[in-house]
Amino acid sequence: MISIITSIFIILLGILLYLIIKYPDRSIGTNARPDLTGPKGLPLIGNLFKIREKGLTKFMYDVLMIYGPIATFTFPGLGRFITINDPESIEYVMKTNFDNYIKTPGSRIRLLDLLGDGIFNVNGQMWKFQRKLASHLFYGKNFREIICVVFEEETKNFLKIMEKKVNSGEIFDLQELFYRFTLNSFGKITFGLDFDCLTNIKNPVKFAVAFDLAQTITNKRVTNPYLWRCNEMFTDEGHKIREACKYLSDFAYDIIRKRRSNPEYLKNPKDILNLFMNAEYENGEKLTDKELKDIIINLIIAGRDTTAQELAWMMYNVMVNPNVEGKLVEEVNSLLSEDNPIPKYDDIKQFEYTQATFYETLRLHPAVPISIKLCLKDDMLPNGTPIYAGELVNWSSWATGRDERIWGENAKIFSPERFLNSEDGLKPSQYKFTSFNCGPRLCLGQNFATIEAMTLATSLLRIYKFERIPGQKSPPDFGVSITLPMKDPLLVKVHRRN
Ligand code: HEM
Repeated sequence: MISIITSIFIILLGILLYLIIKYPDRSIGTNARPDLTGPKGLPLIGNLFKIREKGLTKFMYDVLMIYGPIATFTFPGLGRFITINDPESIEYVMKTNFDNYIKTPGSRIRLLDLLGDGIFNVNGQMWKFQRKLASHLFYGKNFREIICVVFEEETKNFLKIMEKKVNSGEIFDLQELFYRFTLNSFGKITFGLDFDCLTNIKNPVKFAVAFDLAQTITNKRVTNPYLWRCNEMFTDEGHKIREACKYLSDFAYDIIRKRRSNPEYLKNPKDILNLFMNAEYENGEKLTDKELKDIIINLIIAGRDTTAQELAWMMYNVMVNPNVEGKLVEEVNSLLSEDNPIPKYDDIKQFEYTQATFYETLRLHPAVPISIKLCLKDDMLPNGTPIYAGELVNWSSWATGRDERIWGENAKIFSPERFLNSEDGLKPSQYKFTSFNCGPRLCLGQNFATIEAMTLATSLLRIYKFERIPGQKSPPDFGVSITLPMKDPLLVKVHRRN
């Protein structure tokens, strides 16, 4: 007689066999798409192993190179992805039929502890409100005055550190100093606070420690989309992320409450928090403390790591491309001097080669390497490819930046000239140059980040030459993260230029 256990085992085996036959090359729950090409997956788990082995960014690059811009693959728990690695499809999804493609609810939950209902993590009406309010503030005169004063102060502090490093001759991590620069700038610009990141470079900054911890664990959630809950339940990471997010929230709430109790303070637009506290929705309502806290934390996330990482990639590219360095130095020497060592807002536009170098860095090392959107209703791309409700469309700026079909034969070469010699110049199409996103959700900080990076880079390059310590990987690997940090420190020595 067959025992109950054996019967259960046979039934489970039957179910498994049925599922393997139903999903022979794709992850469980996904529909077949025989009309599309793409890397063949394994039964039930689709392309899980390859994506885990290579990382999604490099996996997407391989898919683009082998199968072309429109292809498909599956990932268990997330579903079917349709890649749209061409400007026409990206424009369609990000602009033409914008309302049909939203940020995925799953990713919203994973980011909720850190981002709350801030602009990055919301769709629909909530996003529209915040976007309208923020964009109006981001381009105002007040904003420009606030940021430029801070960039100048922080650049001065950075130059002082460089002077010490020249004298000591020590080897240091340039990327880590750029994180300190952008965080300190952000602390001042958003809260009017000096975190002392650049005046006390040996000391850890409590806000930065909590912030890094919350971001590291959030990254793990993103890269481990279904087991993160278990991980946080059985390790101390759940507790750690809650504590870190609470610290950040309390920090922001404390400042907001102090300001509310001192209305005089709000009369002067000294920082971004002030601008938001004074701002009103169309119906005349002001933002609540929770809304203010979420906006501020989102802005710090948006602006700190991205710009610091781009500065690190830019300096790496300058160090390994002496011809680019030569042209940059020529440009900064023609526009800056000992009496005028740091560019002002209105002068920045004149540094065309520097801006082209920054954009070329963004093209090959985009701080947000991958974008994913969920399709709400059945739809069709301009080239006739159907997209069904529930499927995910995604593209990778890292992959398209290296695609010869888009950027020409020298796509993989670092060449700032491409932005100066082309018709579009320093205003490339958003759907081709996607590093700042595109369409109605175009990055609000594009101008901010460009000015910040150029202020520091031009001031540094006029006086100092960086030497990359031999023995480091070239190009450096990037770390697994929502953004694109260099995986290892960027070890350099700094010298005074003759
Ligand atoms: C080089 C630096 C930067 C890069 C490469 C960059 C890139 C991006 C990208 C790709 C997005 C879209 C993200 C998504 O929705 O998935 C984005 C959105 C955004 N960025 Fe940036 N960013 C940079 C710096 C900044 C800075 C400095 C700020 C603020 C001061 C900022 C503010 C924002 C905001 C508010 C959004 C949300 C826009 C929306 O959803 O409507 N960014 N950025």
